Amino acid sequence: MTTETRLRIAMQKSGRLSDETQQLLKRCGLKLNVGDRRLLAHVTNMPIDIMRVRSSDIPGLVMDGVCDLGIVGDNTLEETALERELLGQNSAYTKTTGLNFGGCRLSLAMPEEFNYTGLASLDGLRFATTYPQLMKRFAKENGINVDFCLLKGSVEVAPRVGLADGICDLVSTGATLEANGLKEVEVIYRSKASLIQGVELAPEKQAILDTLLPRIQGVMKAKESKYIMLHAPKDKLEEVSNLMPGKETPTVLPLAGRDDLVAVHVVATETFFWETMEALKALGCDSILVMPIEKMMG
Ligand SMILES: Nc1ncnc2c1ncn2[C@@H]1O[C@H](COP(=O)(O)OP(=O)(O)OP(=O)(O)O)[C@@H](O)[C@H]1O
Ligand SMILES: O=P(O)(O)OC[C@H]1O[C@H](OP(=O)(O)OP(=O)(O)O)[C@H](O)[C@@H]1O
Ligand SMILES: [Mg+2]
Repeated sequence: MTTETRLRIAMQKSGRLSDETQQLLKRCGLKLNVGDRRLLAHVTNMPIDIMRVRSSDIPGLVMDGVCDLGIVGDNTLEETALERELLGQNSAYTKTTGLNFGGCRLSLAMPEEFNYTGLASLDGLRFATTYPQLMKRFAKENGINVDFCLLKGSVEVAPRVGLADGICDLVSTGATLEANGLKEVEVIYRSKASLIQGVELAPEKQAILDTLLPRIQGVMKAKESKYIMLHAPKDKLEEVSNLMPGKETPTVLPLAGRDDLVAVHVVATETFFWETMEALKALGCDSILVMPIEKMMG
């Protein structure tokens, strides 16, 4: 009996990355049911299994070859790689592709009343963090001496209870810092989610990835693009084209029964602002539609 080769992908079970990861896989055409307590979900229409774990376990599972691929934040990835290097464990991986979600930054933050005059004013202080390796690397590169204490969550509470002078934690909107009387003083690392793999995949597994990767890239491209349709005065076509975001050439189509108007269609790869729509309207354009794109290839 031959056993089928299946690609095993690790994703976060629940948290900041799980919804978008699940959506991405779904949009790539993977049929899976992860809405239950099943931690190893079978994809029914492709030779892929999804392993649902804590995000902090994902880099290690990929580096140890337990999973072939993983979707994880760059912050967790680099922190784990540095830690494993220090412990003499295998820390090799390849970043297959960056993904367009999970954007956040790792920052140093101090109580609002702290007199911050530059990095030197942090010398000798103690920071609470979930990311000691990234923090140590930053301190070393910038010639400051800092101490740290490890907290896996609720890091922002540390200064108020006397556990640390400041914190080094993830920030996106800044609301958590503000709610806890802290101010961001230095960004030390910018992060996004990434798809990672062990250094080399067996040829059968590489073949499955070769099908999956263009789909992932297609989903990302579609998410960032919009399909724009409008009616434009024929004599304003050049000005209208110049206002269109992105580098695609517009498709110009005749409109039944109208000699003065044409339909213009374009895929916009940049944000289409209200201001652009207003400028198009001012040129005499009408019926301006901006629509999401579900899939893209080529
Ligand atoms: N506020 C945020 N905004 C955007 N992305 C974030 C934010 N906080 C975390 N992230 C990203 O999402 C990842 C997962 O964060 P989340 O808080 O869900 O899990 P965790 O508690 O760090 O880890 P685990 O899954 O191991 O319990 C982080 O590593 C980071 O890349
Ligand atoms: O800048 P903001 O938008 O306020 O986001 C920042 C917060 O988000 C993350 O925590 P999370 O809410 O994921 O809680 P956790 O500690 O349980 O992971 C991070 O550790 C910050 O506390
Ligand atoms: Mg978190």
